[in-house]
Formats: sequence, C-alpha cells, structure tokens
Amino acid sequence: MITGKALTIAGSDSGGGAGIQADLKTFQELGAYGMSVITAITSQNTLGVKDIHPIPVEHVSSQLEAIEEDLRPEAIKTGMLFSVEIIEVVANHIARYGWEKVVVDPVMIAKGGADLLKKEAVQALKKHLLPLATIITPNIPEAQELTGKEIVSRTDREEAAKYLHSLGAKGVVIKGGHLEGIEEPVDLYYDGSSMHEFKGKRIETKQTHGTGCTFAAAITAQLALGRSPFEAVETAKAFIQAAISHPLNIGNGHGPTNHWAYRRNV
Ligand SMILES: Nc1ncnc2c1ncn2[C@@H]1O[C@H](COP(=O)(O)OP(=O)(O)OP(=O)(O)O)[C@@H](O)[C@H]1O
Ligand SMILES: Cc1ncc(COP(=O)(O)O)c(N)n1
Repeated sequence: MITGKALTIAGSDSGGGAGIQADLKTFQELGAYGMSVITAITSQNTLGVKDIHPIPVEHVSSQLEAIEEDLRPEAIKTGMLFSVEIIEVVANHIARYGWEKVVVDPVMIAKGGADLLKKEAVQALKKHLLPLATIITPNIPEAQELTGKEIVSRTDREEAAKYLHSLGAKGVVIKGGHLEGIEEPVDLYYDGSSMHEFKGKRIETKQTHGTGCTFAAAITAQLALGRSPFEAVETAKAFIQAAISHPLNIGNGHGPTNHWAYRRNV
C-alpha cells in the first residue's frame, strides 16, 4: 500500500526558506508524510549563511537507521550533504536498505555564495550518489561542475543530461532558473530515451531562496505517492511556478518562495 512516506536528507535552514524546512513544507502541501535526516545545521536567513555546523557522521547514520527500522520511506531526497564523509554514509545506507526512489539535488553553493558542499566532495557525489539516483536535479552551474564542461547552448544542456545519465542517474533534470533574460525558463528532463521540456513563466523577483530544494522536494513527494517520474516533474514545475509567483515578501534579502500557493490555488 502506498502511504506517501517521504524522507529528506539535507541541511537545516534556520530561516525556513530552503533545506529541510522547505522540503517538509513541500511534502506537507502535496499530501506526503515528511521525515528528515539532518546533515548540517546552518545559521541562515534571507541575507545569507552565517555559520555551518556539520552533524557528526555517526549521528547522520543513527538517524538513517532509526527511519529504516520503523518507518521505511517510499521516496527520498538528498540536498546539502557538505562533506565526503556524509556523502559516503548516506550513499551506503541508501544502497544497503534498498531505498529505491531517490531524488538527488546536488546542492553546492547557496544563493549568497556560501559553500554548502566542500570542493573535494563533488567527485564523491558523482561516484557514490549519482548511480543511486532516480532523478538528479542540477541547476546549470551544478551541471557544469558535475560534467566539467561549460554549458551555454541548449545542445550543451542536452549533452550534459546524457552524460549524467551515462554515469548512472536514471533521470536527469537540468533546471533553467539560471538562464538569465529568457522569458520561459525551460527545465530539460532526460529519462534515458527521450528529452522532455517543461516550460515556466519567468518571474522577475529576488524571492527565489530555496527554489531548487522546493522543486526537488515536490518531485520526491509525488514519487512517494506513486506518481511516475514524468508526472512528478510535471507537478513539481507547477508547484514551483505557483510558489515563485506569489511571494511572501519577508526578509531583506533573497526571500523564500510561497509553499502554500499551489494548494490554495491563489
Ligand atoms: N525567476 C523564476 N521564474 C520562474 N521560474 C523560476 C525562476 N527561477 C527559478 N525558476 C524555476 O525554479 C526551479 C528551480 O530552478 P533553479 O535553477 O533556480 O534551481 P536552483 O538554482 O537549484 O535553486 P536554489 O539554489 O535557489 O535552491 C526550476 O523549475 C526553474 O525553472
Ligand atoms: C540548508 C540549505 N540547503 C540548500 C540551500 C540552497 O538554497 P539557495 O541556493 O536558494 O540558497 C540553502 N541555502 N541552505
């Protein structure tokens, strides 16, 4: 029986716009049951990241064990993983427990510029986590880091998606939020045989803190509820479009998106 149990393995954002907090709000809005494994505590608001406290690996491990022992997730999402050690322990547990629907959001740098993944951990992410991914959701700078290639054209994005698929990710979404000046930010989704595009309408706003986390969490909630990867990406695109279109206008920097806009259909 599908009950919609969704797990996020990510960092805590004290400001509530990204990370664990964005993920749990998104799960709730889409009718999934949310669970969390915290990898790091960030002291953060809409102006930026002030401090990062990584959680010792044994505590990451014991959170994962507690969930497997009793609550088995139906889909999981990874976000900020910070270090090689945390990536290894997370990947080992996912493989050992046979958790199957895995959304990997390869979070690297916060909007304000802080490193949320150590430089040396990019290779570990590629080696250990990418092969476990049902869907990986890099933005353009993250796709460049993962492929080692500059991405300018549409063809570059398609090639990047195919390359990441060849490394083991079953599905790849290259997000288009960073395509400056383009009216319809297109997210490309490659499922191993076809390239699909999901178009949005660009909103000129600073209120985009946590867009990537929210988008990936919406995919995860949908997978936990039994939707296909295609349906999950389609709904996630509508969810993030609504969340960006109805900003809360709080904080003095990059404000959070509006997680309840989609369900309330505002
Ligand atoms: N200004 C915008 N207007 C409409 N859609 C947007 C805008 N910015 C981002 N998006 C959409 O939001 C989703 C997240 O994309 P984005 O490329 O911003 O991810 P990201 O950089 O990982 O986000 P973040 O780092 O803030 O978590 C994508 O579906 C993208 O197309
Ligand atoms: C804990 C955590 N996880 C992810 C992000 C990325 O979000 P953004 O790029 O919008 O700052 C973040 N800022 N904090």
